[in-house]
Amino acid sequence: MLEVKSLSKSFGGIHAVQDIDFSVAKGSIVSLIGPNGAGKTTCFNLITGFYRPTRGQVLWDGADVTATNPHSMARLGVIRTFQKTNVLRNLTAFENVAHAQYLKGRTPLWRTFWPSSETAAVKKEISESSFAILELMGLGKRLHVEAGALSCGELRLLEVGVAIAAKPRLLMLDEPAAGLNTREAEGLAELLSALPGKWVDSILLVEHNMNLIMKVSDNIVVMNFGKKLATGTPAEIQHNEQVLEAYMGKAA
Ligand SMILES: Nc1ncnc2c1ncn2[C@@H]1O[C@H](COP(=O)(O)OP(=O)(O)OP(=O)(O)O)[C@@H](O)[C@H]1O
Repeated sequence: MLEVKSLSKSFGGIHAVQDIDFSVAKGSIVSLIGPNGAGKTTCFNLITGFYRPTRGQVLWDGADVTATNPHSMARLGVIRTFQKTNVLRNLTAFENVAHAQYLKGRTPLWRTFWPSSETAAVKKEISESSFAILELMGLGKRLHVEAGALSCGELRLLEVGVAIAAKPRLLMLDEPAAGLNTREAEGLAELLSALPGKWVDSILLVEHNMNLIMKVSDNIVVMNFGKKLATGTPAEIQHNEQVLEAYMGKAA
């Protein structure tokens, strides 16, 4: 579904991403890992069109979508989250998820005053799917709580819910387990594993929580200093000497 070829980005003299190649197949979860500053978020920004690559290509269903703007990438089905929360804190959990489906329910302004049966049907559909998504996230009992009053763990789940509400084909999550305790991270791992094939086609994940990564990933791409260090299954990556060295130093 997604393929990146020789993807590279330099900021002046900083080579943040250098010649990165990897692909995400339909139905899979691929994780991008690496120490701080390895270039993972820059990769996300290149794929989703927030940055224009210095060199290289992004292919989506075989078509060249390099440097396509984020809005158009979202319309193609590539939906991402950010490291910093992007939910609307003054809206309830339900309103956040419903709001994220606005593309589906977009109608002309005059329809607000003279709603048709079609408008009512779309509204009903959005409402039902918002309930279903919040239930899936385990937030069924927190529907009417303002996002700003949710716990850190609940907020992270709501962010994933908001991204799912936009009906992604590829869901790109940037550190969804940041700030979660062990139990919450385990819950998130179970949830993510259940998404491909039902709610999304595939997931591309940037995460530092190794337990979660090893549990959910079909394939892992390891980056270090902007370059691809290794790629493989969780079992292969866990035993890769170069990877252990990058994370824990030569003594490892
Ligand atoms: N807009 C920018 N301007 C200049 N340098 C940048 C910019 N964005 C990223 N960098 C640099 O590029 C390198 C890679 O950063 P990036 O945020 O992609 O790493 P990361 O692997 O996501 O790190 P982390 O795990 O800490 O989030 C870093 O040296 C960073 O300082």
